[in-house]
Order: sequence, then structure tokens, then C-alpha cells
Amino acid sequence: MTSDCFAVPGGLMPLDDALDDLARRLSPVVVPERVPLRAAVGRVLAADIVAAVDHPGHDASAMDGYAVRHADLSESAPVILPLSGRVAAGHPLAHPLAPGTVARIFTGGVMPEGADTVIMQEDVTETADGRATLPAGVSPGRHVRAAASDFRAGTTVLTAGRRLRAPDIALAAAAGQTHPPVFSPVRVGVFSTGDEVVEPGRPLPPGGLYDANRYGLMALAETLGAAVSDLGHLPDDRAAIRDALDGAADDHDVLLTSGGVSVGGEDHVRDAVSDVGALHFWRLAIKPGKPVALGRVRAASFIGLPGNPISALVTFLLVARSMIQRLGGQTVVAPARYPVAAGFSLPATGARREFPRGWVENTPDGPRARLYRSQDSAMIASMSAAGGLLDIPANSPAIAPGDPVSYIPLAEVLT
Ligand SMILES: Nc1nc2c(c(=O)[nH]1)N[C@H]1C(S)=C(S)[C@@H](COP(=O)(O)OP(=O)(O)OC[C@H]3O[C@@H](n4cnc5c(N)ncnc54)[C@H](O)[C@@H]3O)O[C@H]1N2
Ligand code: MOO
Repeated sequence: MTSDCFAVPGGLMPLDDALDDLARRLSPVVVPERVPLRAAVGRVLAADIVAAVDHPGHDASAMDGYAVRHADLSESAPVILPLSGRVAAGHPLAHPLAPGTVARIFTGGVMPEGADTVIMQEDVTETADGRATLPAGVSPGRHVRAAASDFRAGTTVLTAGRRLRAPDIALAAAAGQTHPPVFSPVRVGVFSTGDEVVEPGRPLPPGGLYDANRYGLMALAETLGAAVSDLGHLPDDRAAIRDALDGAADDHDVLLTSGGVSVGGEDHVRDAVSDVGALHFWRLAIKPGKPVALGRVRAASFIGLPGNPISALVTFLLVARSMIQRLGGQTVVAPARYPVAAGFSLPATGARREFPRGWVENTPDGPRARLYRSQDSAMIASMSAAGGLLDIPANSPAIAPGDPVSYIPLAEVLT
């Protein structure tokens, strides 16, 4: 057993202190690899992507229309000029635009040398004998995209540590990348614990309930891009939990459990981790989600989340998520919080920062935050009903309707 315990004796630890502590302790465990663009969405970039080309690669027309030299136009009256060329996208003119002429051009077409302005075709009349009537008062440079105005070859377009989203894949492709360097996924093994917990589909014995946490937590870890193994369900038995953790440690970067981390006589997870590794137990100053155990079984990081389903989901989003991101080489950014007016009343909070489940509704008075009808951390339906979490600081005074509150949309943390 190693001695990297970070248990805080007594008291509850503020969430931000716990996250700072994780930041100090955890570093990436993943290895870089190259994958084709088609396989890269959701992966974490292992190195910056530097553009191989300018984008656009040339001065280009932004409209279907006519390319002209602005000097050939008039401020006060239409001018009629002969057509001297045709530029479709991908088919540049081989010669400069002759002064006193216009070129037909289409969106994305390369601006002919000498031309500096495009007039959209809706504003031009073309005669049968190949002349165009061009309006007065066109501003110079209109409807032209300058070469490299999006990005220049050699500049970093995507930074290491970013989790690639669909628009990033488009950007990487535009920059000439075919096989972005990404990190291997974090390998997360998920267990549930508890004698009362039953696999969905089986008959429920008296006092039993279906295993919601294991399925919810596996889905959350998958949403983060982890390679998730279903390690099944464990009884409330110290030796069984110890052996299961011991057996899974070498094949995983993270072992995640739910349940059995509180202070009850059947809460064996912490002892089991101590048997085969090192344990740090936090009692976090948050509601829901007070008991969270962290530690290590050999090279694998361990996180034991509380059993109440809402506590398990919320502590995953607030703690385990940042742990997986750090181990996976991802840049960790605190989820954005948005100010919104309360559409509810809430009593003053105590020493725990509260994350009640709710959503934002449009009302005649503007957007208002609403709360789910019950904030009991066993009410699993609350999380599906919610659009996000309110973030109410510890020791806040009572909240009345209209007071400003902070709101974290779930979309901020489900990625
Ligand atoms: N005397 C105290 N009792 C409790 C405290 C405390 O500080 N002092 N903390 C409470 C808080 S807060 C929470 S949260 C729970 C967490 O306890 P455990 O992590 O030990 O969780 P369990 O007791 O195993 O289970 C709690 C609850 O959740 C249900 N559960 C468990 N696993 C699943 C699952 N996979 N799917 C669905 N539901 C699950 C379980 O049946 C229990 O109802 O402790 C409080 N107690
Ligand atoms: O973590 Mo417990 O959340 O307050 O039910």
C-alpha cells in the first residue's frame, strides 16, 4: 500500500479544493496514436494541429456574380463592360482580367489577377451580346474573401488537449490533416455494489431495486469518450469487492464503483480498496454527493461514488469527469455557469454547496430557473427531467423568486 492518502480529517472538503487536489495528483496515462479523421470525433488531441495550407487558399469570390476592377466602376452611374472570362470554382482564369472588362465568377472561384471586387448577379444585367451592366456605388473589395483570411499555413488551428467535436473534424480536414494525433481512450471499468441491487430484467426480490447507477455511469463515461468495461455488480462483501478490484486493476486506468462508501455497517468499498491499494476518502461539502472515495489500486485510479443515484450521477459530473479528463490528456475547463433569475424560493444553505436539479423556462418576465419537485438524491427521475444543475454556494442566504442564481446546463458537463 502506497502512502499517497489525501484524506482530510473531520469536516467537509470544498469541491474546488478537491478538484485542485486532483489536478495536482493526476497526469495523463494515455498514449498518442494517429487515427483517420472518420474515427477522430470525440477523441482528445495529443498534439497541436498546424495548418498545411492557407484557407482560403486564394482570394475568392463569396458570391455568384461578376469580378471587376473597382477602378472601372462609377460612383454615380451604371457602367456597361464586356465579359472577358468565366471562373467556376476550381477553374481559375489563366490570364489577368483585362482592364475595362468583367469576368463571370461563381462562389469559391479564384479572383482573376487584377480583379478586386465582385458584384452579385442579382444586381447585374447581362446582354445577349456578352456585356454586363454594373450598378453604381459598389464599395471596393465587396464579396471577396481574402486568401488566408480564415487561417494561414503554419498556424495552429486546434490545440493539444482539446476533445474533438464535429466542427473540429471539419477544421482539421480543411487544414489538410488526414490522421490527427489523438490519445488512446481512458479505460474505465464500472462496478456497482449492494446486496439490494438487481440486474434490470430479473425478478425483484423484496427490498430490491434495479441497478440504475452502473448503467448510468457507464453511459456517462462513454459520453466522455472513455473505453468502458462493464465489470458487473458486487455484493456488500469486503473480500468480494477486494478481489474484483484487484482482478480488474491491471486492465483499467480507472475503476469506478457506486454505493457502499458511506459510514454504514455494510459500506465495505473503502476497506476493500485499502486492502489492495491506497484510499483517500473525501466528505465533500456538496449536496447531493457528500461521500466520495478516491484512491489507487496499483496503477489504476479508483473512485467510489455514493450509492444514491442522483449523488452518483452528480459526483460523476463534478468529480469523476474531471478525473477522466485529466487522465485522458484533456484540458480541463470548469463548466460554464450562466446567471438566471430564480423562479423558486429556497431556504438559506448550510456548509454544503448545493446543486439542485432544474431547468430554465421562458416566462413573460424573462427566463426563470425552475426546480424539480423533489431534491431527494434517490429521485432518479429528477435528473432526466432536468436541463441542468443550479449552483448554490455554501452559506447562501435564502433565495426568493427573481434573485440571481447560477445555472449549469447539463450540455456543459455531458461532453
Ligand atoms: N449516518 C449517515 N448515513 C448516511 C450518510 C451519512 O453521512 N451519515 N450519508 C448519506 C449520503 S449523503 C449518501 S449519498 C448515502 C451514500 O451511501 P453509500 O455510498 O454507502 O450508498 P449505499 O448505502 O450503498 O446506497 C445508498 C442508496 O442508493 C441505492 N443504490 C445503491 N446502489 C445503487 C444502484 N447501483 N442503482 C440504484 N440504486 C442504488 C441504495 O439502494 C440506497 O438506497 O449514504 C447516506 N447515509
Ligand atoms: O450524497 Mo447524499 O447526496 O446528500 O444523498
